[in-house]
Amino acid sequence: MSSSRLVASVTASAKAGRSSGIRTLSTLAARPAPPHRRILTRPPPSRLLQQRSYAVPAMSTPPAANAAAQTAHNSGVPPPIALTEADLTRLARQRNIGIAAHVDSGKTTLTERVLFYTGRIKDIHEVRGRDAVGAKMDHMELEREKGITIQSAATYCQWKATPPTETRAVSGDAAEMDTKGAAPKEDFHFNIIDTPGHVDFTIEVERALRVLDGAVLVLCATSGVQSQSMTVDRQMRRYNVPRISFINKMDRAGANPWRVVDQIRSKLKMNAAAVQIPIGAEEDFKGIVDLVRWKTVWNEGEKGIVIREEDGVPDDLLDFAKAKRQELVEQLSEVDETMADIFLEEREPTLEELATSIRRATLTCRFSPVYMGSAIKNKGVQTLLDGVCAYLPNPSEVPVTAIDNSAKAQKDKAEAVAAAAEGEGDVESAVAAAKKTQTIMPLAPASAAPFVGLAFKLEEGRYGQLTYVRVYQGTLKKGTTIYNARTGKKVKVPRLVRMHSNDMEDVDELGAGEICAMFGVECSSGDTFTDGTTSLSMTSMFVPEPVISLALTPEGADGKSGAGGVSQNFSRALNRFQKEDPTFRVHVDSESSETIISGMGELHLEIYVERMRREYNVACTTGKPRVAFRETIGARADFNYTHKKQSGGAGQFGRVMGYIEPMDPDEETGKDVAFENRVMGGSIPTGYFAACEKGFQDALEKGLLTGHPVTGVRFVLEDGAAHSVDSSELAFRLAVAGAFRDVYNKARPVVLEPRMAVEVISPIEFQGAVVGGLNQRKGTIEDTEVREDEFTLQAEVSLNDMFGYSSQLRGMTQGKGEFSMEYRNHAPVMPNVQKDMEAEYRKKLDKK
Ligand SMILES: Nc1nc2c(ncn2[C@@H]2O[C@H](COP(=O)(O)OP(=O)(O)OP(=O)(O)O)[C@@H](O)[C@H]2O)c(=O)[nH]1
Repeated sequence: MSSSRLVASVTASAKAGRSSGIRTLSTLAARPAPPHRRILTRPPPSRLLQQRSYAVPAMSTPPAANAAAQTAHNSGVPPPIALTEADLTRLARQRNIGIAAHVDSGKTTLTERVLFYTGRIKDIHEVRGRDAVGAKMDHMELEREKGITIQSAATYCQWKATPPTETRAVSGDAAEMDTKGAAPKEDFHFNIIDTPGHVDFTIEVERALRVLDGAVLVLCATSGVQSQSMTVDRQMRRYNVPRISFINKMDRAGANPWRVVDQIRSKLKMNAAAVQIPIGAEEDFKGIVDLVRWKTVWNEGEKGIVIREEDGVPDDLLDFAKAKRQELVEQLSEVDETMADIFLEEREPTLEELATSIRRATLTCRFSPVYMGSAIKNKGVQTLLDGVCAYLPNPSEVPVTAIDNSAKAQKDKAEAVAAAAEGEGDVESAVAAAKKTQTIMPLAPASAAPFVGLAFKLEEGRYGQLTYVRVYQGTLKKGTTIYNARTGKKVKVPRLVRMHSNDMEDVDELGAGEICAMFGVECSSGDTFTDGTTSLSMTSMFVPEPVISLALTPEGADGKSGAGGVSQNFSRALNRFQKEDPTFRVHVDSESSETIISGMGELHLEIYVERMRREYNVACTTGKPRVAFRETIGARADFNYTHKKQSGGAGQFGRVMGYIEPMDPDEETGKDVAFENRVMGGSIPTGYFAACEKGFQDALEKGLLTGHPVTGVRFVLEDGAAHSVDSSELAFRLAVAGAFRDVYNKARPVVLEPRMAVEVISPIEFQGAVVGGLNQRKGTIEDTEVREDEFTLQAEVSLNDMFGYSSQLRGMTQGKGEFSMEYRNHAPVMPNVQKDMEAEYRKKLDKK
């Protein structure tokens, strides 16, 4: 059905007030709607909103309303998109979730169990296991060798969940019981992305969370909330992703889930409470008590495949379970008004009320239900999956919007800018108005709506480029033509697959809310695809700036590029890696002509150098890793600069006026340089604007203080002058670059260096040595937490002072200490360091 016909049919049925199976969004909007993500950015939801109730359990009924309806309702503009009953039923049973956490928390081990219990794999293989097979989701040779996840991997599986309000019906003897319980109505469908924990591969987490609807935050029962757990928490908040917390490694000595729950509250500032308590701990960890359903649950049989469940709570745990259930109610009443009312009435919530409240509070990202288990001992995984179904959102509960680039939207925007300029009389407010008037359209996961999908990840596969796509609206079909919203190019979808780690299953079509991959479609990461009937594009993801660089020289490169030649493979590899990973950058240093690669850490770059050798047969020698210093400005400075050259023949003339000013990174994209053109009245012909922007980009390449790239600058071009004969694109490009250099020193330039959040965990007897070591490196110790026999220390240290730390730590802790570090920000270097760097740079320039 075409979209116009769809609208017509929807409107007709709405007018007739009949239930035709298709509902208009305005009809849906009138129904109770769940509090949704957008509300987070607004003042606290009103009492009214809080009191809207779900039909519980939401996991077993279609959602009360869809998010687009809510958005439309809020804006008062009902968009022409409708969800059918079939859509609603399908989406209610769909979960797109990410597994994210600090390094080595057990994400891949947990995902392996999920795949096993859902029947996706026949047997369990461990990360670094003795059978040397390796976990399914770590499919790269390097991942299996190193025992770490480098790339995120997607999979698809099905699960028969037991809703919180139902009893897992177990019949017959244990042999008859299967992993899937016995009370399923329909299967839930999961798209799962297992992400890496090392911060060097943070972009993999970023893009997964950009497209996922919910997440499981895995935490270690002994180490608790660690530095990367906090990074992942920030990433989840950036995309408003509701999360369940899973405290893994309950079998470890020193496991203490209650300390971890406290840390979720104190370090992540998230209301959280356990929905389970453990039976036994450490080696004696046996099972859990479900505080919501008030049942005791054990994993039995080979590989924990059998779930045995009993009503009630063991006598010795009864008081503790009651106290923890009360704590759950109290935590919920802080963020959920319905539960607050029950709490004030001093009444016990019913099972339904409790489950509904957990779901409502989780969906608004104000609360995280905490599960616990041991992935390696096959305990607590199935109940976690039930939790995912019960408390994480389905795709129709997640508001998604796109920017409308249609001619009408552009015209509206231009009119708003003109009106603002007229009303306020200044260009700045007009530009601000333009930004605000970007036409945002809500998308709805209706299968019959016009297709909109986001290409969030690329991989070079055996059969060409593999493009991972999240379908946000409409249906993606094999063999159809889709349009790239950025380039305007149309492409045919030759092959469509569902990913199962590195295996693929061909499919003919996939509906809205799904995650899949296309083959043979050229595009960049972050591109939006449509069916061509709309002009919608989606915002891309946040891309952090690289912090470390090194020079790379292919061994045996003779500069010739014969077939299969080293140079050719070298460039092919670099091109591919850059395309796949936006945090991996390559440039050729104009002074030394060296190829410089930059990335998020030493491990990040090391992996690419190794992949170059294995996958492209190019061995490389690398220079010493160097910190990615930058320069920025601290104040606004105005320029009025003329580039003029008269040497016989045609001259060069370009005059530019405006100012440069400091710029903070964009919250959504992280971009912190911008060229703004505010020239009016044709003082600079429009044909030269692109050249002006290029001139700005040229000037950013090397700051005048130390030759490092300049960031954090907005260049505002306000006016200028051109000459009818002597002006050219080149003249304006040089004029802008010249203006920037001319005014740079007046804008209080400074040199910036990456500052790292460092976390060290070590046995207590080495605490003095560890603190001393970090002091030596001019680190600032921010926090120390001492447990029975180990401690965790958090510090901020300049990356430049961290080289060689892993061997120093190994030496001073007899190999028992571990550390991780992650980029925090770029901050000004000490004035004496800046002076030395400037002097060194001047010396280098003088030598030339
Ligand atoms: N004791 C114990 N060890 C576990 C548990 N789960 C995982 N591990 C071990 O912890 C180590 C890391 O497990 P992974 O599953 O690779 O952890 P990860 O979080 O996926 O690791 P990265 O993605 O590389 O950050 C492995 O040696 C696992 O065997 C658990 O429940 N208990």
